[in-house]
Amino acid sequence: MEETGRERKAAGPPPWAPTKSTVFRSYAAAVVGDRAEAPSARGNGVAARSSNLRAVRKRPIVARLTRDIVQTFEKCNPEFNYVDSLNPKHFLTSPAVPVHNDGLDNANSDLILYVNLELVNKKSDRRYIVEEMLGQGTFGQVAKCWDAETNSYVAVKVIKNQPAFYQQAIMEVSLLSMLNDKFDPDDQHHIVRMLDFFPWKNHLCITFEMLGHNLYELLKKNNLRGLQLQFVRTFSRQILDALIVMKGAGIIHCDLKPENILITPKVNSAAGVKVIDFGSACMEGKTIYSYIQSRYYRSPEVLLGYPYTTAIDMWSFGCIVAELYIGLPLFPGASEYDVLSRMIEIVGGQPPDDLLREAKNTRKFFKHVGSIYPGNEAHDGLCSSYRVLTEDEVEARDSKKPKIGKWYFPRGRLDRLIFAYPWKNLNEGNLPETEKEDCLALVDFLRGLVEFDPNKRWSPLQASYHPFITGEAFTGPYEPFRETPVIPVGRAATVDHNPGGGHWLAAGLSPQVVSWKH
Ligand SMILES: Nc1ncnc2c1ncn2[C@@H]1O[C@H](COP(=O)(O)OP(=O)(O)OP(=O)(O)O)[C@@H](O)[C@H]1O
Repeated sequence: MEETGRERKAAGPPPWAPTKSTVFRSYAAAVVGDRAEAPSARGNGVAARSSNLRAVRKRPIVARLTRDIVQTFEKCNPEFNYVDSLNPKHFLTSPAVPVHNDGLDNANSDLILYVNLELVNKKSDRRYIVEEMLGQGTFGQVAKCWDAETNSYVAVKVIKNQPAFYQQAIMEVSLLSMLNDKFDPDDQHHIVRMLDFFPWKNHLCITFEMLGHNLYELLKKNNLRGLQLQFVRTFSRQILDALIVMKGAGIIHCDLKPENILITPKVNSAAGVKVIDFGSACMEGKTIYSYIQSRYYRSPEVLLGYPYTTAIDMWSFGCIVAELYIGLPLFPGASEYDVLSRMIEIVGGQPPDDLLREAKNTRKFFKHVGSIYPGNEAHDGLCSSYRVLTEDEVEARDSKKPKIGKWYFPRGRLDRLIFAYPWKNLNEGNLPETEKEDCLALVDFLRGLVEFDPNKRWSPLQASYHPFITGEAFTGPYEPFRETPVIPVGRAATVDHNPGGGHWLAAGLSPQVVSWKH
């Protein structure tokens, strides 16, 4: 399947498959920041009366000068008649042209958000006052809101007003409440906390704790030059912790990427991250969609159309760790063919023959060349019956050239890439001993993550004992312990019958109800 270009965006089943608004530009543009990033609009200072409290807290002078201003105007001019709804609105949603839902939604079925709009959980009467846009994504919009009850900021995800998005968001609510409540009740495992969810004007709203920048934004701030190894290690350790819990719960995230890992506010000046966006997640063994994961972070088995497990998140995790270190995506392919070709060139080898024999899309990328193909050193150095198609062969078959992106770092294998970083010291002889050991450990760590064979790819628990993570001296290639398969504890409560332990039923939502009438 040739894509229209959702490089860094999760693939998803219709109807959240690529749309015009999510069509991406070239990777070069992506690298310099021209990605489908949500506009970050700030409030324009038009303080409605309902937000006086916040104004006093944040802008004391403005608040004092405008205090009782309506009454003052009324005294000056008896004809003056203040009407709240006539206030100029500072729109955050783009486009802000009313089309659907009695003029509340735009043409994309997004609720038109503006500064000081109130989102209300009618059951609890809890109010969230919209302040600025944090992100506009496939499923809807995420706004920074003021929670008047707790006097704190929260992030509210306002899901698009369409049945399929609603259904998938219900899954996000269900899986995340299961993770939060059953698997991480004390908030120790680097998974975002969901605080509330409720219907508002035919939109499902999900409230999360307010977090900071995402890791892609952090890399951009650092001019895409990568992070210091100590941060790569700390963040990797924390993401692994989240992945261990997710695997224990039998949950596949399906869209792990730097944009979905957010920095937490500093506790005791320690850097921390949390995994967000369970909007594409599913239960292991209950996978429905084949078009998942963002292209740069898409695992070989998903590309090839092979049954997938939590191991796909470990592939994405490997891509993220490498990107944190080198500052650039490891496999920034302009098409699926390009991604696979880069995998083969950078990792070395190719997916094992038994996977290729059974995968649905093998013929899109490989040619069957018989039982022995001399010189085709494939997986584990064995000869393969499959050879990857050349660009010319793909062009001859599809009558168009496959899209091939630019290389932003020297071509070569993973070890060369890591050792050559920042591509000045072109051999490991130039590196000081300690750095050399760190790099060796990192390369060995990545080797177990970007492993073509999902059965051999390390599990999060296995990876968590690697010296790169533990900080122990690296003495040679890591051999993970044999992991005995465990039946995830959370499996008993299947998503079909009672996802999330019935939380949403309490909130008046159900998987069958796809819209609300107020
Ligand atoms: N808890 C949060 N705190 C701060 N910012 C957040 C939070 N949750 C989400 N965001 C911001 O909103 C963006 C979109 O959020 P999210 O990924 O959950 O939505 P989405 O519709 O699934 O997006 P996408 O289509 O990109 O996957 C994030 O990249 C992040 O910048």
